[in-house]
Amino acid sequence: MAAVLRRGASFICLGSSQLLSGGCKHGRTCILPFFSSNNRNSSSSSKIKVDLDSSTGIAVVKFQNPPVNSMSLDFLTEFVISLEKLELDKSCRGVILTSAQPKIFSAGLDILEMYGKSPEHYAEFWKSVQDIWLKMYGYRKMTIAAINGFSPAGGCLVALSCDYRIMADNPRYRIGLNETQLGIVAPFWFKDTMVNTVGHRTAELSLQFGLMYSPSDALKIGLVDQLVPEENVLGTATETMTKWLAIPDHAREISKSMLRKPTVDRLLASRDADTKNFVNFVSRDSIQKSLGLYLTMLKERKE
Ligand SMILES: CCCCC/C=C/C(=O)SCCNC(=O)CCNC(=O)[C@H](O)C(C)(C)COP(=O)(O)OP(=O)(O)OC[C@H]1O[C@@H](n2cnc3c(N)ncnc32)[C@H](O)[C@@H]1OP(=O)(O)O
Repeated sequence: MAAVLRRGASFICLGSSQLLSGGCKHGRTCILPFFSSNNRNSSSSSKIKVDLDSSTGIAVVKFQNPPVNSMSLDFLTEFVISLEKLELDKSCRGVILTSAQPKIFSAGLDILEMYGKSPEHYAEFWKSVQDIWLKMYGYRKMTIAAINGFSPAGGCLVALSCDYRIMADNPRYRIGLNETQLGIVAPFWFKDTMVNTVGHRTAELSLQFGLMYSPSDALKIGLVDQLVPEENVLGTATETMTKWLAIPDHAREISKSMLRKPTVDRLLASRDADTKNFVNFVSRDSIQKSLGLYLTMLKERKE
């Protein structure tokens, strides 16, 4: 898997497992054109839109994978490349993640990537899920999730991996790690991220029941930090980011690393075993059956 990024006349070619080493494999490609005007740089791949204002140092990364921003392999690849590029860009100091889709931040991992595919495919997909979490949880720059809609499972994980979470105060929305409701199990690093945010006891209840919280309940347990009217989510995220950016970058970055590195290191020490575990688990007939039933339920709900 590879992606080609274009900035002005220069091209960068990245493979998902080689994002940090800068190596290049050939295969599937996606092009991220860069447009510049005044202090703004915009780039858009098919599923991720990036808008960087170099006068403020704030980048807005928008998910645009209709209908529900499910995190497919292609989505995750484009997402991690966009974050990698912003992390290397000295004019960027903070990143806001939000959705271009109305009412949905992200429906989580694309279930179709875990259903009816080969073990090799499951392994490739899972490595890309690990890649995005490792990139986000250990991200050097400040990150804010501007949660403007539903955010189950993988969508919740992405929000949890940010430094601060602002959610639209719409009582219809839900956020949480609902994996058990699909008959699957959130891996230890999803669990660690949740425990680090809401504490052990709340995580016990939350993960076992696969609880999905309303915005007000999510605020009560500390799953999100702030609720604002829907139309103010991005504006408040930008104002909040500006306040955080008053802190010297190196001091904030070292403090973040001190708190998060042990959690990141746990996955780094067992990536291959974690991948094997996922492939074995998801390949089981009983798990495939659960996922198949869940997909059918999603479809039938509409009828
Ligand atoms: C084994 C190790 C575990 C790994 C950890 C797993 C993490 C995960 O993230 S698993 C995914 C969990 N996600 C969910 O449970 C969300 C399921 N989706 C929904 O609840 C809803 O779709 C919604 C609330 C996000 C949006 O509702 P609505 O606006 O009514 O849209 P629809 O339900 O009609 O969905 C439209 C379309 O999209 C398909 N779809 C929805 N979610 C997913 C998904 N996560 N993956 C793949 N496809 C998804 C849905 O089936 C519809 O498809 P069509 O019928 O073909 O239009």
